[in-house]
Amino acid sequence: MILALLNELGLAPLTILILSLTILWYSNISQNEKSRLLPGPRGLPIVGFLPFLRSNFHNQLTELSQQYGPIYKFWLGSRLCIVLNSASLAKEVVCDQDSIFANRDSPIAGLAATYGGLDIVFSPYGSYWRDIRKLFVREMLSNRNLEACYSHRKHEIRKAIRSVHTKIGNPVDIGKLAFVTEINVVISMVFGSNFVEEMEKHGTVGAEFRELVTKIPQLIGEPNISDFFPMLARFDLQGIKKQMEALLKSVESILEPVINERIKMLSDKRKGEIQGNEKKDFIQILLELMEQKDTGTPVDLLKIKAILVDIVIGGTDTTITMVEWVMSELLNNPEIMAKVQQELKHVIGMNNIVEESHLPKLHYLDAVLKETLRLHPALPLLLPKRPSQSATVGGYTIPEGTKVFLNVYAIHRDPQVWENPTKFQPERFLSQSTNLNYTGNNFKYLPFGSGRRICAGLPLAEKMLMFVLASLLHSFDWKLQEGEKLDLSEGHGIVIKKNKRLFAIPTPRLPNLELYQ
Ligand code: HEM
Repeated sequence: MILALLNELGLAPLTILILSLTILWYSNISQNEKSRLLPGPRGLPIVGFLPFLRSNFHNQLTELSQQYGPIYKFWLGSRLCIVLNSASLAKEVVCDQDSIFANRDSPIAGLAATYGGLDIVFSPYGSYWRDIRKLFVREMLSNRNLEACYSHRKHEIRKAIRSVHTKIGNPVDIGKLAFVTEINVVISMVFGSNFVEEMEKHGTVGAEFRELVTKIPQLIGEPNISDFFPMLARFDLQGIKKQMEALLKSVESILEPVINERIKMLSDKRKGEIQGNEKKDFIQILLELMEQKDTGTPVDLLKIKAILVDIVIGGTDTTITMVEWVMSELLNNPEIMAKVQQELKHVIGMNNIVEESHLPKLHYLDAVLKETLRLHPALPLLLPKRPSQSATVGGYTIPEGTKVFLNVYAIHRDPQVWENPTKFQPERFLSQSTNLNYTGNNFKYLPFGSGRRICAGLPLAEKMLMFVLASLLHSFDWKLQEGEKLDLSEGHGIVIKKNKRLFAIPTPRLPNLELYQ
């Protein structure tokens, strides 16, 4: 009767929706009661903590840890979220119970960007993920392949140095410079070196592509009602899925012609017989696997495109973000910049250019990079996890399907494990006894994550960052524009960039003009 009346008023669908949400909320509450009660901020009925979310989410979660302790919970819509803020809790999750927590809590926007999670980042933990990750790490990023691609990295970095040399005395957009260099390296590793020149000729690696590389992770980090109320997902109320599908189309319009061209080239070459020990680019490795029917997970074009999205979008945005942060911290700490340059002078010499063989000897620059990744981890909450079964962490039950945030930002600034945690102090990474590296074995330092889902691009990321930074800092002195104050505030999203882009003025440091050619 009441429903009929509401129906007449056109309100029945709304009423049914509110009723369902209320039932769901109560059933979730009772599920939570079954586990031991965790502390945490109280939200509102149905929507939970959603109305109180701030755009600088990682800062907010870190502030809440000061109030509620190393493990706390809140609700975002119908999803129970648990935040872990200490090194010892991190160990319980990424080491002791890694197989349960290796599952991802993939946002709808992330799935939309990767054809439903056909990539490495967003695919659920299981045999498909294992196969494609193995393929990526062992075949594409193998030591042999990385060594073979050294010429691409050197070529692009020299191009960057030449380009900066034409702007002596003028402000250089550091993020843009890092973007062009990184994307060109990635494209040449993926498609072969000729394609960078081809794409540059057609202007495809320009501003539009850069915008896509930034926008996709930004949209993935955007709070989405569909993720918090899965039953509403099909309405896509904020239009985030639709926006992502449009962005993916733009990426496809850039990548697809190159993939097709590459397929054609490979088949032409095959007709003329491939030479024995030729260096393989990523697309060649993937296309060859596509032809092999006996691999564990058959590779097809959609999977290839999904993996390329990880490499081209995921790998680029994180790396350029870190180049900007390191340069900002050095401009903010001129005495540390001077020490880096002193080391470069000593290891490389003023009549020489940086080669990758120098990098393992640059211990101080390495410490600067590590310290920057401590204070400004590109992904401060890593990527949320979703336990595949109920588990106990810190003495509390975490039900299956909870959204679990590992708050690396809070762990990296925890005064109980770091002395003067907010101070930029690279020396803390020079002591042999601390053994702080990127492998995620010391749970107080996890800029690339840890365990099974640790960053799959780590060897390339480390090489690229050290090579770019060493080259920029060896070839030039850098300063801010006259009267400008450095802004170190953070942006928001899944990858935390600087809020304001960094512009810095170069002057040549090396005596010989030929070293800039
Ligand atoms: C400074 C640069 C980078 C940083 C800070 C970084 C950081 C991260 C982090 C924190 C994760 C999530 C780990 C976790 O959930 O525990 C991740 C995952 C991943 N990263 Fe990176 N990354 C960087 C560069 C790259 C590059 C250059 C590539 C590829 C060329 C790459 C490919 C991946 C992939 C494929 C995953 C997913 C791994 C999986 O789910 O199994 N990353 N990265």
